[in-house]
This record gives sequence, C-alpha cells and structure tokens, in this order.
Amino acid sequence: MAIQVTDTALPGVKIVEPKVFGDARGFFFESFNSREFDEAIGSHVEFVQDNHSRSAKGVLRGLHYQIQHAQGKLVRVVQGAVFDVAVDVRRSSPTFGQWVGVELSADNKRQLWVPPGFAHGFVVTSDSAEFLYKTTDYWFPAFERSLVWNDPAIGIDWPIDGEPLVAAKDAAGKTLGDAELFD
Ligand SMILES: Cc1cn([C@H]2C[C@H](O)[C@@H](COP(=O)(O)OP(=O)(O)O[C@H]3O[C@@H](C)C(=O)[C@@H](O)[C@H]3O)O2)c(=O)[nH]c1=O
Repeated sequence: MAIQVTDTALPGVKIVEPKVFGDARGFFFESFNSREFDEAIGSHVEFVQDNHSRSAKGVLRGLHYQIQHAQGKLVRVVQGAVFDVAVDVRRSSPTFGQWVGVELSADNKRQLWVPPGFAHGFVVTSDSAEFLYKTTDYWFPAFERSLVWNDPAIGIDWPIDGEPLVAAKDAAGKTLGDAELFD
C-alpha cells in the first residue's frame, strides 16, 4: 500500500499520507489511486470533479456543504499551508456538531478525506496557498450552504490572529442552530 490512512477524532474523516519517492531530480508520489483509496476507506468512492483554488494568507473559505447531492471531498495543498477543518453536520450522528482540524501543506503532502455529511473549510496560514480537491458529486449552488466559521456552538480553534478574509456569503453563514441540514 503506497498510502497510509489514519483515523481522526471524527469517525469517517481520515488523513491520507502518500508514499513519497525522493531522488536527485525531486520527488514523485501517486496523488490519487482509486484502488488503494477504496481499500483504505473500505468502500468504493467515485469522484466526478476536481477543483483548484488559490488564496492569500488569512483567507478563510467555508464552512461549506450541500443539503442535497452531499459531496465527499479529498483535499490537499500543493503550495503553502492551510488549517483544514471538517464539521459533522449530520443531525442524527453521535458526533453531530464536532470538528477536526489538520494542517495540510505542500511540504507534508497530507490529504484529508471529508466524507459526505460534513461541512468543510480552511484558513490559509502561509503567505498564499493553492488548494486542490476531488469531489464525489457536482456543485449545486442551489443546495450549497455556509455555516459561519466562528459559531461558538462549534468552537473551532482557528490558528489565526485577528479576523480572516471571508466571502460575503460566508460572512453571512448560519450558525449550527439556525442552519438547514440534511437529516
Ligand atoms: C465550488 C464551485 C464554485 N464555482 C464558482 C462559483 C464562484 O463564481 C466561484 C467561487 O466559488 P466559491 O466562492 O463558492 O468558492 P470557495 O469558497 O472556494 O468554495 C469551496 O470552498 C471549500 C471550503 C469547499 O469545501 C468547496 O467545496 C467549495 O465550496 O467559483 C464553480 O464554478 N464550481 C464549483 O464547484
């Protein structure tokens, strides 16, 4: 197995670490291998979309989820570093409202598997960061929702000084108590 998969405090959310082959030329690694990923996760996961964003230091994107066509996301950073967060937004889940955060960087090459049913967001901790992710369903703007990043009921310990730069839609995100969830 060329990937090492580690559980997080939230069942279902997993850290994926590829085996990196370094030599005099640089490095090589398999950034995604469907057979190995499925084996590690324990079920077949089909990805349909790849996304790429770039953000400046202090930018916070999220916390996003879709109330229908829930997306699983396999996320990573190819330049810079972020603090990446998943929040369980499945009302019926024993870990509803709980969050996990992991540093993802171009250096550590860690990926985070955020299954369907979790809100996802990140803040950029380096001067800038390029963020890549695969999703298991398409983007449906009508079903997209934002949870506000600083909801005290969730209590995410973002590693930032001061206020992050957020999109207007995210500044207007809902608290968990007011949010429309999907079960
Ligand atoms: C998410 C998305 C956005 N867009 C467009 C809409 C908009 O004009 C522009 C920027 O969109 P946003 O502001 O929603 O981008 P962003 O805030 O980066 O949205 C992303 O945030 C992270 C945290 C996630 O988890 C992702 O699933 C996604 O929701 O890109 C697409 O065309 N396809 C997509 O799949």
